Amino acid sequence: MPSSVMPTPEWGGGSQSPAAIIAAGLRKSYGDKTVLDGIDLRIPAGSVFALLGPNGAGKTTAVKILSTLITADAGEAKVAGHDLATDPQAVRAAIGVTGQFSAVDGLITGEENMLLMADLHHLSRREGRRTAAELLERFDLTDAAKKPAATYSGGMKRRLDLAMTLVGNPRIIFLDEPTTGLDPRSRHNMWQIIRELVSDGVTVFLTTQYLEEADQLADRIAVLNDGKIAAEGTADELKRLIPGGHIRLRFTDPAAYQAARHALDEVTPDDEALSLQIPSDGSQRELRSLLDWLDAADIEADELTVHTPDLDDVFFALTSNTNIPTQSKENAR
Ligand SMILES: Nc1ncnc2c1ncn2[C@@H]1O[C@H](COP(=O)(O)OP(=O)(O)OP(=O)(O)O)[C@@H](O)[C@H]1O
Repeated sequence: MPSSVMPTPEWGGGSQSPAAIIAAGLRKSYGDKTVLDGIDLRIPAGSVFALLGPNGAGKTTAVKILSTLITADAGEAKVAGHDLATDPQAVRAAIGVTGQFSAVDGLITGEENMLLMADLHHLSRREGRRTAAELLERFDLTDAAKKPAATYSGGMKRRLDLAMTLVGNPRIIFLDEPTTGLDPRSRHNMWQIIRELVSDGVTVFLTTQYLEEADQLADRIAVLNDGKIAAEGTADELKRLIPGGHIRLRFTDPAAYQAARHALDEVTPDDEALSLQIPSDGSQRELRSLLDWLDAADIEADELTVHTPDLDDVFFALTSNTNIPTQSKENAR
């Protein structure tokens, strides 16, 4: 990998906070299918970064590259200050990975899985037992510790997987879709666990298909689409990227609907639902002027709702192939 591709902000350098993960121009293809088409990342230490994308967008591929499981075709990256290409061993020692390629062995108990992990990390027998017991307790698995992991629920398996990852005390953790398939309670439970890790100073690289998860957990979010990062920013920055705020008026009286439809500029009508969508920032001033106008025209809407863009709107705008507002580098970072 040519070193000239690397952007200037280095590990610990410059005025920015140190980067836990930094990548430039990562590419990966399988046959003639390009999965990653030039990915640049800079993830400050101690933050949560979410890579958001639909099925098959390349999220797992990105995690596998950054965690040294596979190599990129081009580009370069440093993880915990170590170069992926020249020092993968040091990268491996600094990170933990959990997710779709789980390390949990279903045939042995939760405790045995933990002890195996402790062995792999060369902990003494005593230290291994202590660490395993502590982590099992922390992840609410003490009662199930002596049962085969195959009997665990989805949420318990995810917790065991994460507990096993923490045996090595990694400072950077990759969580590949940590809550896919979990019920809402287990999902919230996992979010809490992730927040606790972050408060201990761990850097989290998360992939998810769930906008709410990214919104809840991540300091910064990148939306992956067609192998490229379509947008990157805080949840608020992403929401501001797309227009989408509107007021919706719904009528039951077709005559009132038609009157309003013809009198208002810039409306998107829905003749079947008898509703009108008017672009708006949702401010009090805009609402008041619309209501005044309706009163003056003697038109009564049966329902008025204000819609401000949420991450769903952003996701759909960026990952469908219509209406893609491409984000310039200047406002992206
Ligand atoms: N070993 C492989 N050989 C061939 N194609 C692959 C291989 N691994 C992944 N792909 C393809 O690369 C694309 C991206 O896969 P990846 O698993 O990274 O997506 P993802 O965003 O993690 O999706 P999901 O949410 O479904 O896990 C998919 O089209 C997948 O079929």
